[in-house]
Amino acid sequence: MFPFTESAVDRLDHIGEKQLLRFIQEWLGAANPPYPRGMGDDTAILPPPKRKHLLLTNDSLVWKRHFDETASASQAGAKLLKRNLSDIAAMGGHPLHAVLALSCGADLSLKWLSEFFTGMAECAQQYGCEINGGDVSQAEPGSFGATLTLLGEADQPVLRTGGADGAWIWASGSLGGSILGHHLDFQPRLSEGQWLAARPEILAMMDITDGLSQDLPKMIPDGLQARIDLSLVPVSDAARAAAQDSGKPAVLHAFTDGEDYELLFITRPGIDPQEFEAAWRKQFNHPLTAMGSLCSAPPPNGSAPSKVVGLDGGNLFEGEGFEHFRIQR
Ligand SMILES: Nc1ncnc2c1ncn2[C@@H]1O[C@H](COP(=O)(O)OP(=O)(O)O)[C@@H](O)[C@H]1O
Ligand SMILES: Cc1ncc(C[n+]2csc(CCOP(=O)(O)OP(=O)(O)O)c2C)c(N)n1
Ligand SMILES: [Mg+2]
Repeated sequence: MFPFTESAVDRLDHIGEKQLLRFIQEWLGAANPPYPRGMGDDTAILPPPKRKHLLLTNDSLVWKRHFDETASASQAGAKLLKRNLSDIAAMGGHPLHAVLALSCGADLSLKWLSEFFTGMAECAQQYGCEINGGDVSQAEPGSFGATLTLLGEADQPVLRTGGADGAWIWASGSLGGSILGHHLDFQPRLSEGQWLAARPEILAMMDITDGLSQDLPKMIPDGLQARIDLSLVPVSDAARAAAQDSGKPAVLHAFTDGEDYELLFITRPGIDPQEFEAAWRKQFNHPLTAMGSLCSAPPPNGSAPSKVVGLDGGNLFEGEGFEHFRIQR
């Protein structure tokens, strides 16, 4: 749905900021706890956490960058929260509290915004986190950007880095073709991340947002490289459909499309991958795939060795995938 309106009575400047805040409180419903833990004061007042570590993250949702008119307003609202939940999942954490900063034109449709908030509120209830407050700010007509900051907690957060020679590389779910729908309808892998964080085998974890080709290199310690068996990469049906249109290999889509919101993680060397996968299958319905392993990188020969290679040692899709402010050559 298109977020902006020509109607004089459906726009934000028909009601003004104070009424907008009252509406936001109504739209958020039970996802916004009672004052002063929820909306209404200079800050929200939160109870102390129960677990050892606090986790703090934010992500934004920008019109024409992260969603367009093919998304419903409620999908857009849920997506903003789920993008943040996916980061908490990637640490093995539990989400707690969120604040939301909204910056948009006065021509934003009230109907659209109400559905944005109810979509987000429903998602917050589903995943057990609160929307405790936020901020609104007027921007140019036709613009919409929202940033959500999410606080979570974990006893044993899992970092991105921490691999060793011979360690296995895994991905949950399947990858690629997200623009065909998955970028809106994904489920953040919270239970999966929490389960993985408690396993003794786990060394490192992150979520895949920019595509395997951008994100996997972020996990590889110096001196090591990821050796991936391309035939094992979990290519999604959407990646195959995208490949039909683009004429490119489906596995390239799996590596570079991004917004998979799946977990990418590394387990220690010497484990039995079949046993690990069987333990996962007892808990979760979607697939888990070991795609390759870490090995020592060849000594640099002029340039740094590739971070991600195929079974033949050739580099895989280096530099491709999603990047904001990509350098134009
Ligand atoms: N504008 C910013 N100010 C401060 N830190 C930032 C900013 N943008 C990104 N970072 C930090 O850079 C690191 C890498 O970010 P990135 O790889 O983009 O994470 P993700 O893809 O999960 O959002 C993170 O620690 C993030 O908090
Ligand atoms: C209209 C639109 N264009 C393009 C995309 C594809 N896309 C947008 S952002 C992105 C990558 C992930 O977003 P980013 O802001 O980098 O998230 P982060 O890595 O910080 O979690 C992709 C693949 C989309 N979902 N919608
Ligand atoms: Mg990114």
